[in-house]
Amino acid sequence: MKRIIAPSFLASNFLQLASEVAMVNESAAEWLHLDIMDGRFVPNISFGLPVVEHIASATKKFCDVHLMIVEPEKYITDFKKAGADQLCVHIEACPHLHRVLEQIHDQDMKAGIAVNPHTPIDFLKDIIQHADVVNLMSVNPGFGGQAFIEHTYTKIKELRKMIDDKGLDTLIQIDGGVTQQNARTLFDTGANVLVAGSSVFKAADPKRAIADLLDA
Ligand SMILES: O=C(CO)[C@H](O)[C@H](O)COP(=O)(O)O
Repeated sequence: MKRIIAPSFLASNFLQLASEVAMVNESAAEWLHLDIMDGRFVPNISFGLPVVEHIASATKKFCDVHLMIVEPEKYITDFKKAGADQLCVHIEACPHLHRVLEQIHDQDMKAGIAVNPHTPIDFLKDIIQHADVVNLMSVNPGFGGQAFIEHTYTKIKELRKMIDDKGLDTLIQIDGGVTQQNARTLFDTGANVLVAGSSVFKAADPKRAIADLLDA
């Protein structure tokens, strides 16, 4: 099964973005994870389009953009222009989710659905076939450095069963509180993509930290 590490730049040193991107470029990570927060969908504001554009221009790796914003459909073409390869939108933020996923695909990007910790996996059953990835939030979105919510393991099992029963190849992404201690169990439970902020960028040797997550 596919295994990918996606370092989350929310935990990076914004004064040293060029060297942080260079570190990820030289690492075993396949994806870069960029968290966009609007102070409305989540109680925090992170960074926006110009920062995504600069990061994307400094890497050949896959730019995975997680939109923790209301009305994400308004910004799809802007993020495409900024260099995003994938946009993940929240099921809780999209009353017309099917349409939004289509709009993302129409812009030649991969489309993902992000799911808050309290949202049941069952809510995905009539839409999952339109998503390339499901981002299971394992913390309440808005802040890095939070503790992993253990109930996520149950949700991974339910989602893995749904994907396998339907014969899909949708990736399962886990976002929040991922560490070198829980990475192996997450992969073994059925996850494909681990988003890791603090456990990479706050590590003494971030490249080693990425390799350790991948080989957990
Ligand atoms: O989406 C996020 C927060 O909303 C971050 O990507 C996530 O929290 C990763 O950070 P950490 O690994 O430090 O928990």
